[in-house]
Amino acid sequence: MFARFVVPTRASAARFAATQYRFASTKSLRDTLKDIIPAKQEQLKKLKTEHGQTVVGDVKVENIIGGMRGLKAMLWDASVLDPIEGIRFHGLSIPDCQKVLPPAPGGKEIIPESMLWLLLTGQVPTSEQTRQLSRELAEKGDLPKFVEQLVDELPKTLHPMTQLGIGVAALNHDSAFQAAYEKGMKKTEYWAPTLEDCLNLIARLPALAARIYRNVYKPGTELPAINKDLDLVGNYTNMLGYGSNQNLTEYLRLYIALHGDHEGGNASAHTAHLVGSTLSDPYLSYSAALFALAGPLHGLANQEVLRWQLAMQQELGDKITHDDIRDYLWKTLKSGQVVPGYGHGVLRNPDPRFIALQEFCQARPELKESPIVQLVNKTFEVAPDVLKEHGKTKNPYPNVDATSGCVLYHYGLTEFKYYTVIFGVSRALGALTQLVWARALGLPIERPKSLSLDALEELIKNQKQ
Ligand SMILES: CC(=O)SCCNC(=O)CCNC(=O)[C@H](O)C(C)(C)COP(=O)(O)OP(=O)(O)OC[C@H]1O[C@@H](n2cnc3c(N)ncnc32)[C@H](O)[C@@H]1OP(=O)(O)O
Ligand SMILES: O=C([O-])CC(=O)C(=O)O
Repeated sequence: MFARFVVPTRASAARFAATQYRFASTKSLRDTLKDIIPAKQEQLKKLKTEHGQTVVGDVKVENIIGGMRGLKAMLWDASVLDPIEGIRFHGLSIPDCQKVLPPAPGGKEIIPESMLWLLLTGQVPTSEQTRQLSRELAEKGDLPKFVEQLVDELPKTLHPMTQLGIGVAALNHDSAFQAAYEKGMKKTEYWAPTLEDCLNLIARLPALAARIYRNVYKPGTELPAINKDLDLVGNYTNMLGYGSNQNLTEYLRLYIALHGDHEGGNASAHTAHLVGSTLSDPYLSYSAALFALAGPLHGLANQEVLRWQLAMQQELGDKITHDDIRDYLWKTLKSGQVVPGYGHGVLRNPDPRFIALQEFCQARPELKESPIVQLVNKTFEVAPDVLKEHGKTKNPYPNVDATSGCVLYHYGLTEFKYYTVIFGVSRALGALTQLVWARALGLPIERPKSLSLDALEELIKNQKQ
């Protein structure tokens, strides 16, 4: 029902044809990376020497004062966002990934491990390689005692995202990168300890995130131990206390895989990249990224969507009509607030992640009938026209945050202030992948030039002369 919005082009089909056979060998993740890094280094060197002076765009005043929107100014290898088609991970669209990336044993959905392998290497892993990665992450997943104690001491009233950022920063106590740097490691060696830190962090995020959930919302309940035979999300859902719900587990696998990367310019990924470019270690870099994700115009919007939809439900009752929703949307807009879950800095079509998560709902009778899922859907049927009439937003369509929370809510995970933490478990996949590659490629410290208002006026005056 949503397919009409996605316009696959001939170029994109060709890209898939070219990439779909790039399956991984039987090598380990580290050996695969060792094999492919020299070719990428060569590609970068060639670009720098042969095309260093090639112009690929203009910088307009509107870019400088408009949040750098549209400016091509960052290298990010794992994914590229097309305004109409949405995200592609190394050339693979979401439906492509759903076809080729291995699921968990007994499951059907993409899992973060297979997405992580794809993001890091550009190759589709085998089931065996995915299992090995799951096992490695499970073996590394326990938190150091002092981090458990630190998180347990935080006030329960502190927002879960603040707690997550604090916990992730504290994990840098054991940073392999930092330790090797202090010993005088060479620049060419940076990527290897960065990778170890990134894998350790991804492994530990579920235990940290679940501990925060238990402390804040289920105090006094016991966290189960990590099961070495389970995948990352299987363990995460267990630790959250929802392990018996296979539908929720499958949903979280898909959710966390799909939210993993959204090219480099989004606020959280960009923050990790910026902080990492100073050679701050992956824990500190990702902690900073989480605080960008915690803003209501970015990741926190998924919390805001639930708050907004529930307030709508409370005000309008159970039998909400399209007209009721239309009026409620206008009320929100006229009061000067944004409609959470709608609009985007790049996308100009419904977000294919929104479509994939909605399709998950439409394929399951209990979700299809769920009042909150139906309300999200009904809002989608009305909101684009209202936003078009309102005339401000460049993209009147839903982004992923418009729908990601309603399934959690339906399955009983109703504490929506926690929802961005789940996003935070996910975004590590892409942000940390790029940190590994930034170090492998020897990318420099990020330092764009800024201008004062007066300097900008001066520049414009000089251009006109
Ligand atoms: C995972 C993610 O991060 S996806 C994004 C999640 N965020 C949200 O859903 C929050 C609601 N959406 C928004 O605030 C915006 O659409 C953003 C932040 C996502 C993108 O911002 P921009 O690229 O600046 O959007 P755009 O260029 O369309 O903005 C133009 C105007 O439309 C407004 N606008 C954009 N989206 C909306 C919206 N959903 N509701 C009302 N007004 C909106 C902007 O506030 C801006 O108004 P202004 O001229 O008074 O400043
Ligand atoms: O791309 C963006 O700016 C925001 C977004 O959807 C994401 O980070 O997932």
